[in-house]
Amino acid sequence: MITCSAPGKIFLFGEHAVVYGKTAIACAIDIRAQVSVEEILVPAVQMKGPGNNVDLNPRKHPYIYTVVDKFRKLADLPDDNTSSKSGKGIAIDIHSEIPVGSGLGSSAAVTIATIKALDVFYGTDLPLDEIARMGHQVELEVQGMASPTDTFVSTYGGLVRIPDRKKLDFFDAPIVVGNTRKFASTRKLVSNVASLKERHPQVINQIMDAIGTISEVGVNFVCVNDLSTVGELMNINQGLLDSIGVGSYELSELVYASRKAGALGSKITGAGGGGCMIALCEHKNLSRVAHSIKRAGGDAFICRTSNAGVRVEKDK
Ligand SMILES: Nc1ncnc2c1ncn2[C@@H]1O[C@H](COP(=O)(O)OP(=O)(O)OP(=O)(O)O)[C@@H](O)[C@H]1O
Ligand SMILES: C[C@@](O)(CCO)CC(=O)[O-]
Ligand SMILES: [Mg+2]
Repeated sequence: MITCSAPGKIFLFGEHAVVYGKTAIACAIDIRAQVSVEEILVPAVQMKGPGNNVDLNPRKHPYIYTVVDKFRKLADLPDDNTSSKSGKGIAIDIHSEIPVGSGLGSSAAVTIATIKALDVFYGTDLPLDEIARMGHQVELEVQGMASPTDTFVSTYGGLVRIPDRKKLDFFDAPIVVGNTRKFASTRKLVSNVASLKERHPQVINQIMDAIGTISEVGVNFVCVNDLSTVGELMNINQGLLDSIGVGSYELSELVYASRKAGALGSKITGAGGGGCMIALCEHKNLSRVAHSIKRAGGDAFICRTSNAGVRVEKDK
């Protein structure tokens, strides 16, 4: 069995605007998705999840099945359910610590971990930039629109700038994640923003430019670890995310509760509409901020930024 894992991510600045080529700064975090692949005798691709509930419905696993199709083509296999030339199949088992549909890059982490696991399984030996490129292609095909951010961060780990895909010096930041527990599909939110932009191009283009500028200015303060200025810019970014319709009542409650408890800055992370917000904190405030988020009705956990990208956990 081959097991690979890949990290989730947070956006310090720039989600949504990055879909239109503006600058964004994102960082991997220390929660991961783990994907195992093994050969089975039945000529099929089987999904197993927690509890080993075999779920064969491809529509429930669009990211995984798109990856499997790409490897079928790479390994020159027939276009049926077999996944090896000997006519055998594969079982894919996913265990993820990343809340789904929550802005923490669960889709990208599952996609990248699956690509790496199948890369080892088929012996294709893809370099990291090819894994990131394939992951981005998969998100594009499933979501319709997608920036390379989540898949790039999940592949390489650490702090990255998009669109130039530059890995920056590691940023060790104390972060509290607040989860509204409301699933929000990235595909749907990105498409809502696209419609808003079509209806009001002059207004929304300027907001996208302003978000990109926040990332460009913000990266200088990230690099010198000036957390209070980073927090201030995160708050401005949050206002602009609200203005493009990706906020929600619950997200705002968690954002304001965390600021009241002393967070240096707080904002939505990822697509918004539900899912998670992040609060940048001083170490001394971490548990106070986490408690305030819980009192405001959210789940809260303290996470660390992480420099670890995709990796093989087990290959035997
Ligand atoms: N553990 C998992 N098992 C199977 N599929 C998963 C898992 N985690 C995520 N996915 C897939 O990813 C989809 C959610 O991805 P989506 O892009 O909407 O949200 P996200 O990646 O959590 O947030 P964001 O893109 O804003 O960071 C799920 O509907 C499912 O298809
Ligand atoms: C909303 C978005 O900017 C971030 C999702 O994590 C979409 C993307 O970059 O593909
Ligand atoms: Mg996603």
